[in-house]
Amino acid sequence: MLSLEEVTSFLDRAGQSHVLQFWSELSEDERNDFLVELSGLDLNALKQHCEEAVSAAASQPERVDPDIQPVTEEFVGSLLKSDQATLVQWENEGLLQISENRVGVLLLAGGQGTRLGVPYPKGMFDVGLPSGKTLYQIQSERIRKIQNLADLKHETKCTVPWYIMTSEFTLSPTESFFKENDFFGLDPSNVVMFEQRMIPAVTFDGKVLLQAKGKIAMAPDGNGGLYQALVDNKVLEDMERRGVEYLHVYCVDNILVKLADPHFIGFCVSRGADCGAKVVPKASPSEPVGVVCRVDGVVQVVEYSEIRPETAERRGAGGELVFSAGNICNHFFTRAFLQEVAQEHQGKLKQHVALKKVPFVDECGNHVKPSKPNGIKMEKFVFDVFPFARNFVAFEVVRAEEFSPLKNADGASTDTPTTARRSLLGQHYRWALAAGASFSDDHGKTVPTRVTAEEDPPVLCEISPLVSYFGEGLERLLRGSTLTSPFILDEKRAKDLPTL
Ligand SMILES: CC(=O)N[C@H]1[C@@H](OP(=O)(O)O)O[C@H](CO)[C@@H](O)[C@@H]1O
Repeated sequence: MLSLEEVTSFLDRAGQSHVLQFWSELSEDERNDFLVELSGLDLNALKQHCEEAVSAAASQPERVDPDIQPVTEEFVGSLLKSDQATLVQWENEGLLQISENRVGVLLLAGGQGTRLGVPYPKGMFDVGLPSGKTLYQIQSERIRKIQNLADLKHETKCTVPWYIMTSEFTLSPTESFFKENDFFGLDPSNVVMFEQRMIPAVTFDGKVLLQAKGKIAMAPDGNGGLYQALVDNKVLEDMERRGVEYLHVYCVDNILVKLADPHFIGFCVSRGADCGAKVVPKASPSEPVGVVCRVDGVVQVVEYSEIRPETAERRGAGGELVFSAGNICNHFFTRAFLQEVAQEHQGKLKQHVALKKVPFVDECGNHVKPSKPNGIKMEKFVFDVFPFARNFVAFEVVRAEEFSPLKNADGASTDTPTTARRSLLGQHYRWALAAGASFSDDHGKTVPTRVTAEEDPPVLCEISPLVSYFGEGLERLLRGSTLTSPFILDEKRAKDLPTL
């Protein structure tokens, strides 16, 4: 830990001496905590960080899209447009790689969930399913099931290690939650949690904001902080030790995420890709998703906050959106590619600017909750490594099956707990129907089938991921059966059902 004198001198040189302005008012403990926090900062880089934040924010308003083009067909594989034989081939390839312990999953879970408005990590959110499962539990069970499917096919006992990137905000609640829940049946040694870095929020005139008299306002360095965090925490070494060659990276909020999806892995591996991204056709020009496109000939994602509305609204001859390849934050990377990024490109990642309302302590010591943005937060984006790929591929998937993110609190029009719950239960209802089941009401009358994305399904049907990963294996359990709502198919119930 640095001494007060050392910190004072660094801060002076960085033009940030106000940081210690309330020092005399702090208790012994607060002083100690503050010195620990300040010693953990890269004080040499602080000046540069503050200056860069100011100049990046100043050049913000002028949004000029450079030469931006849609991705061309040769980069894209599609679940919908491919024939059955190809799908089976990809699935087999994916399951083979999983069975040989060559596949890991990595969760981006460092965010604060500000839009959702909960004070705990998003993964701990319960969207109100009949089972009460949280996002973390659903994801854990999908990992267990995909291991199991690969094992059954190849007579193995494989492991899909789960790397979870957290931040100062989410690490300890996430750790406790997993411990309290016995890691949802996973082996704790295969769940590797690590922390991304935090960086200070800065005012428009380049001063570090204080969150309290003895605490700097810090924010995670964006999901692109992943690459620094992989280095800091020796995650690539862990992957190497386990023989993991392929990584499926995803963000925490998508209730339909298919972890270690064998189709996606199989597609990327058979195309010899080093980097890949799942996409869905954008629902509307203003949908808050990034678009996979080419800028100056190079594949990358342009984020929704950075694309010009006129560009987002451009349509082709048939009325279709020109920039329609919506990024669902499901990425594929080879370990070799990540190694290269970590060694050669990591420091070059672009810094994106977000202007945020950051609660702070003003120079008179008052706590202020600003009503308009007062702070600059700098973030890196996980997809900004795509331009470094030698062989990038996009993989188009079906929205209703794979993308329903939880971003906002109920009351908003999209991406809420209600829409997430509806998407999952709608999917399970469709799976039950496709397996040959029907539903009757309390009077024995058949409930008419109704499948729409806009409304709740007419019955409650929830299928545990431990019973089915993507609808497989249900026919022998449900064909010809008449079910009543709520129908909750967990492992125990599946065992008790007569198989056909
Ligand atoms: C930096 C980053 O990864 N942004 C992603 C991510 O957005 P957030 O709004 O940051 O959650 O998830 C979106 C999909 O839910 C995706 O479209 C977007 O590009």
